[in-house]
This record gives sequence, structure tokens and C-alpha cells, in this order.
Amino acid sequence: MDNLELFKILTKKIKEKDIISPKEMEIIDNNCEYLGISRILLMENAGKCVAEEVNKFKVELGEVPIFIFCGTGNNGGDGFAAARHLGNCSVILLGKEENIKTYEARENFKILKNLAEFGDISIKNVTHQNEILEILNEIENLDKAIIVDAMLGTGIRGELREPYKTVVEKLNEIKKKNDNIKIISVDVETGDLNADKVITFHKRKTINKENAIVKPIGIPKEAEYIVGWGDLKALSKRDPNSHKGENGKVLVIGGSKEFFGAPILTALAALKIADLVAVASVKDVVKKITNPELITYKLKGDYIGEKCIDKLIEISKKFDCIVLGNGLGVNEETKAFVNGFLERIGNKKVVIDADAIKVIEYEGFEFRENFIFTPHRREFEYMGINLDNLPSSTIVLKGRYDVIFNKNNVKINKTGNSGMTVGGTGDILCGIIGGLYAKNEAFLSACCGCFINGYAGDLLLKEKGYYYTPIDIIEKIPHVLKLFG
Ligand SMILES: NC(=O)C1=CN([C@@H]2O[C@H](COP(=O)(O)OP(=O)(O)OC[C@H]3O[C@@H](n4cnc5c(N)ncnc54)[C@H](O)[C@@H]3O)[C@@H](O)[C@H]2O)[C@H](O)CC1
Ligand SMILES: [K+]
Repeated sequence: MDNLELFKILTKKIKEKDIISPKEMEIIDNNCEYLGISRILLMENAGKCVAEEVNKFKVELGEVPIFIFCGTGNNGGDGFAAARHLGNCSVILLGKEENIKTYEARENFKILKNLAEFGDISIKNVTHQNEILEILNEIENLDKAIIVDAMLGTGIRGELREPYKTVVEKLNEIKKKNDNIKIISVDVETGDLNADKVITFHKRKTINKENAIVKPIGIPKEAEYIVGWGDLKALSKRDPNSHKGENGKVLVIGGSKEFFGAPILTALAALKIADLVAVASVKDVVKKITNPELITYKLKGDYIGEKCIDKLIEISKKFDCIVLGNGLGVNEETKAFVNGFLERIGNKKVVIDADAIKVIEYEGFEFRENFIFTPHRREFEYMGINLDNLPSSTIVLKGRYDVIFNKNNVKINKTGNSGMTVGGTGDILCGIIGGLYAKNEAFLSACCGCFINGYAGDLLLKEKGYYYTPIDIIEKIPHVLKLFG
């Protein structure tokens, strides 16, 4: 079974989420763009859905005034598109036109302005409290009306601020006195607006109420499965006022008298993302580490064995994430170390790669959710993952297509090319994942690690053909992060 077949099996085994968070929706939105589905297309479909629901109210109420309250974000953009589908309505922009946030919302507002000169769509730009109260008083004196709440959607953060606060309070008062004032909320009710209907797009959001009506707007299910720049945009952002060590501390435990390169590649890759990276290894490896940016912990012996567990459990406490396995070697000594260390490391974030994967005793092994495994095909088969009892740990099955999964999620990454078969790219991948995992959750870190590693390889393929080296890939990591971060 190749990776693509495994992916398809997993999409059937892992139940698709029918309620998602605004953050998950934002990742899907951005990955739609990555897949070539433009936001303006989605906004058009969203606006059409809203107009259809307003027309249902018109069947009940007859030809009544329609007021569309729009914010300056894409929720407002949906309102603009809905206005065009409806015609004969009043669009109230709660804010200055120049503050309309996005291209797609601005384009829809521009169209309305072109129409408003001649047609039956009126536009009011209101920014002052008295202008807003005047419109609300007009609505209060009507027998019947339809209100569209396109003020705030999934972009809402924290307590409702003015002018939305006044509008919501006043509309709730009006609604209480006259049930023939019907309110439809776009995607999400703004604050505690008492809407008759909420039309939410693609999937119900965790911030929706039970009665939300879900409408498809052309987002294919693949947009939830393919890793794109939407995942990268969801990564935690560096706080500009942060101090050294606050952007991730990674400890690489690997290497042996036979292999010194692997843990160094892992550490150098992690260092492009985290701001404090150390390598714990045997003396033959430590003496080869000349990079002053890397901290080292020297361990006794030719291999990291059981005798190192206590010291490494102690050292691990200073780090956010451990990357375990690169170049460890595969013998009884390293086997005893890896199994003992993982048993005692508790819920510390650990990326487990290469030789560590090969020496774990999987019989009765606890696949904890704080573990990320990064096997290639053979290592994956050795792990013997039971597809009917998927693990809490996140598994990254590397290949032409990387498949990233755990018991609740599955995604596939298509960046990368056969130039990456060169030795060391696996060490780099788990270094990138370790750097991300220090400050992000496991599944997102694993997906983004695969995307970044592969995308760096794709950029190098364009620049150098297939003959790029692991160090070239490491040097490309910041470029990829800057492109999409
Ligand atoms: N999911 C989809 O496929 C589509 C979603 N669409 C619509 O887009 C909105 C989300 O748009 P966004 O611009 O991200 O955010 P909002 O419009 O919700 O808010 C924007 C704006 O509001 C300000 N703001 C945030 N919090 C507050 C607050 N507490 N008080 C006052 N103001 C606040 C802030 O400045 C934000 O920038 C989604 O809901 C859908 O309606 C697409 O159009 C179609 C596809
Ligand atoms: K809304």
C-alpha cells in the first residue's frame, strides 16, 4: 500500500469534523487560495446564500425594507455581495471605506458604488453614533423589515467594540418589541445579537449556536486534507518583544561514534526556527560540533545507553521539545536507552526519528499524543501501526507524498521532489518539526514541517536542478517561512 492509498484509507477511517473552530476555518480558507480557489469566488457564493435566505423571509413578510449592516472585514464583504444579489436594499457600512480590509471586500464594495448611483441599492457610510442611531430609529418605526448582520464573523476577537456594540444592543431591543423585524446573521452572530437565522458557511463553527444553517460555498473537501500555506499562517507568531529562549528551546539527542552528521543536521535545521538548540551526544560527536550557536552536552561512551537516562531526563526539563534518534545507532545499548527514556519522559514533546523508531519495543508501547514519529516506509511497517486503532501520537509517513495523521486528523503534503532522496533530508525534517513543535501543537507542527522541508527542496530544484545538498535545504528554511509566515 503506497502513501496515497494509505491516505485514502485514513480519510475514510477518521471521521470528518462537522464542527470546526474559526482557526481551522481560517486554515481552510487560506488553503483554498493555495489550491487556486479565490476568496472572491467564495465571497460570491456566500453572498448568494445570504440573499436566498433573505428572499425566504420576503415570501413571509412581502416586499419590506432590507438593511444590511456591514463591517470592514470579509463578513462585511459577504454583505456587499448579498446586497448585489438582492437589489433594493440599504447597505450600512459601519466604518470608513478606506478601512475595508481585503481586496475581495473592496471589489464588492466598488461594484455596489457603481450601481448605487442609478439603482435601488443605497449605501450609507456611518461612523458617528448619531448617524447610526438615526438609522436604528428609522428601523424601530417600521412595521416590518429584514436586517442582515454582516458586521463580524469568524474574525471577531474579544469583547464587542463600538460601533457594533450599540447596533447589537439596539437591534435586540427593536426585535424584542416587534417580531416582524427579522434578523439574519452572516456566518456568525455578531456578539449576542438575537438573530432569527444564522447562515454559516462550509461547516458549523464552534462559536455558532445550535440553530445555525450550514451552506456550502464551493469549498472542496480536499481543502481540509491538503497541507498548504494556510497551515503555515496558523503557526504561532514570534512576539517582537520576546527574549532569547522564548521562541523555542530544542534538545537533539542523537549521534554515536559511528554517526555524527545526523544530529548536527537536525540541530542546524531546528536552529532556523527555535532560538535555542542543543545537542546531547557522545564525545566523538560533540568534538565535531564547531558551530558556536549550538549548545552541547557531552555523554560518556561510544553510544547513548541506559546509563545516560537520568542525566538526559534532567537536561530535558530545560527544553520545550526533544528530537530523539538521529544517528543513535541500533544496538542493545541504544535500545535500552530509547525505551527507558520514552517511558520516563512523561508528557514532554518528543519527535522520534530514525534509529529511535527502529529500537522501540512496540508490544504494549503507549503512543502518547505528545510524541511525533517521522518514519520512512520501512520504519513505518516496522512500527506496525494498527489502522483500526489509530494512535494519539502524530505519525509522519514520509514519501513522494507525506501522510500526516493521528487518531483525529489526516493530511497529505505534496511539496518536495526526488532531489530530496539525498541522505540527511529526514534529519532536517525532524529538526524543522522539532523547532515548530517547541511552540505549536503536534499535528500542525508535523504538517508544516513537511510543507517547509519539501517547499525548500522545490525552490532548490528550480535553482540548482536535483544536485542540491541537505545544507542547501537548511539554508532555504528561513526563505520559505518568510514567504508564508
Ligand atoms: N470561511 C469561508 O470560507 C469564507 C468566509 N468569509 C467571510 O469572512 C469572514 C471572516 O472575515 P474576517 O475579515 O477574517 O473577519 P471579520 O469580518 O469577522 O472581522 C473583521 C474585523 O472586525 C474587527 N473586529 C474583530 N473583533 C472585533 C470586536 N470584538 N469588536 C469590534 N471589531 C472587531 C477587526 O478589525 C477585524 O479585522 C467569515 O466570517 C465569513 O463571513 C468569506 O467572505 C467567504 C468565505
Ligand atoms: K455576522
